[in-house]
Amino acid sequence: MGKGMGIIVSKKKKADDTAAPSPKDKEELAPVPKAAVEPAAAAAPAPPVEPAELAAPAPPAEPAAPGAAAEPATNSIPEAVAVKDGALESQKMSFDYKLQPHSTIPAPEGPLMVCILDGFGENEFKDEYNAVHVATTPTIDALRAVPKRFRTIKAHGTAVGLPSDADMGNSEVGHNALGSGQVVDQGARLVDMALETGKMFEGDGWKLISQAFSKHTVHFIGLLSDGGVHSRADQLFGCLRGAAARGAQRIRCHVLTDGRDVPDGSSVKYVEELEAVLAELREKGCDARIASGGGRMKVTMDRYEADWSMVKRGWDAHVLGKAPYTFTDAKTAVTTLRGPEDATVSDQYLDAFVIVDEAGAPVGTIEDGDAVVLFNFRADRMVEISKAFEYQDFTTFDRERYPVGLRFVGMMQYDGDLKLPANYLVPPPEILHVSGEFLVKNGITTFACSETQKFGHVTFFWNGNRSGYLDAKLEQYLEIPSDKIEFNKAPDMKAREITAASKEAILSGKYKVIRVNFANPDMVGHTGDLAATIRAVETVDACVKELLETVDQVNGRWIVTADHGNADDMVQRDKKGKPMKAEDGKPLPLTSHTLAPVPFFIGGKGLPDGVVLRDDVPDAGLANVASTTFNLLGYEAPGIYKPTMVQMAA
Ligand SMILES: O=C(O)[C@H](O)COP(=O)(O)O
Ligand SMILES: [Mn+2]
Ligand SMILES: [Mn+2]
Repeated sequence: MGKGMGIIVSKKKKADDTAAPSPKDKEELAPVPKAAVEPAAAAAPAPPVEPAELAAPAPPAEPAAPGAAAEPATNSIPEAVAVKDGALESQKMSFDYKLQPHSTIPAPEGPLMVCILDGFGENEFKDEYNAVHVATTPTIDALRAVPKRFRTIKAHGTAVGLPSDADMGNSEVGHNALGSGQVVDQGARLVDMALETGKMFEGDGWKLISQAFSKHTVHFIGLLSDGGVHSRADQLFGCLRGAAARGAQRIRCHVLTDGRDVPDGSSVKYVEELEAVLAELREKGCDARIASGGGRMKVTMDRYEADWSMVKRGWDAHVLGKAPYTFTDAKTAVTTLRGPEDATVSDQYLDAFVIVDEAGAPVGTIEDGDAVVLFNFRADRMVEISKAFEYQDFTTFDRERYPVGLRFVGMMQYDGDLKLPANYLVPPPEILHVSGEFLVKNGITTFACSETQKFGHVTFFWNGNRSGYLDAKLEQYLEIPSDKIEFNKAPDMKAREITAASKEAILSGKYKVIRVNFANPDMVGHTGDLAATIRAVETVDACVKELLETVDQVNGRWIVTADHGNADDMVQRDKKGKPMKAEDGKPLPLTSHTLAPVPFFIGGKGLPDGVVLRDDVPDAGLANVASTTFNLLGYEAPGIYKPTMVQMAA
């Protein structure tokens, strides 16, 4: 399989402000006139690092090829990857994974396909801005018309472990719920609780960074918005205030502008809010400033190794103080880089910038002995930059300078298997007994496929944030390399290649479960380009048709669903739902996910007529999918999972 098709098996590899007063013994810092702090801070050189500190534990070496698989010449099943977490392992060992045959639903002759249409919601607004509604989708339309085999399910808010029902869903929490059958408190909520209870400031991660408070700089790097998908500005502010109140003398923020989980153009507002908090800290005697930044899709926040050059640009700006643009303040940086109104660069794609003093020197490079906090809680877009900070022998790009004795922490541990990073502020959610574990422990084979941008979604997130195979003898994960462009320019993305590879897997007879994610409605939806998103939805509809026909050829069954909304609303709306327009009369694009529920379809030639959706689980959400999956495979669902949505009609 795969030869000549351009597909690969993934080989995921694995200045001291001496002039500033320092009331160290006080919980609250004494107010200091702003003017007294700033000039001194800007001119201050980095403090020398004590030899004793430099002898602090060396960062670990980069492990050899962690993650999924070694790359063989053909797509043969790669070597297993050990899961090393002892605590987790012992819980699993004592857990009974044996699946029991379903009392009324027989096992299928062919495979079960679970197809995720990423970012494809069923939105109440069915107008010209709903790309799902406007697109010509004969396949999905036909599925919607089948009685008792179509419904919608919840994909946002508390149904997927987010703090409130005002939180839109996202791929991480969505795939976690789909793959684990359970709802767990997710990162956003765990960080909220750690701040509310003060536990944030008592943990080992905080203790580590606090070593830098009196003589070094504490750097905060992350996504500056209140999107709640990767980070939240209020959580950053809580950490900043917490650090200053506990004696941090010098703080630098390195901000990645959003415009993807929040409206484009909002970066200016978030920079202003952050500047207000930093001014408040300066009033209290802490030398606090923004030091560098750039757009999230251009700087630092790459994922799944799609484009390491993004991470290199981030390293250069945050650590070395090198970027194509320099400014003396962040608001000017963001407004200037966005450009004129008629040719605006999106917040997502702003070039890297560095803030400099009057003499042109960067105000906040990362130096020996400093502390660095990645303040995003979500993992996928923090793993690569974490490796650059954590691994002493990192070679993926030339770091030029690697600060010695760094105190480096993540808001969370982003990869529990790699223990990356080793130090973190808040323990991540523990997602145990995921559906993949039941499958492999019962000898059931799986093929999982997507393109790079969503590859970790159908593997890492699906498996409860675990990298690599659960059992490489029984699983095959296939990654189709994504294009490295803005996806509205190629809205078909790699859907056809994913389809071709999945069809081959379905027909091969080697796999009982086929798991596929189509990235298009989400990735193109994030560009805010309505026409391209309509095209993306139509492409996916055509691909789904091919896959369903292929499953039918082998008497299989299928589930088609989604992880959250996105393409289903492409315009910002007022409180009444009315589309909002810019001054020039053009609609204001919506680049983010939506709160919409998602469709859930079952079917297939191999599905007995009597198997229908229940009508007594009206509140079902993504976490109810896993039980349903087991039933469609002919097994009773694990008791710890949310209830199934199917039954055999009497
Ligand atoms: O990281 C992203 O691309 C967005 O913030 C969220 O999109 P996803 O949750 O669909 O990946
Ligand atoms: Mn998604
Ligand atoms: Mn998305």
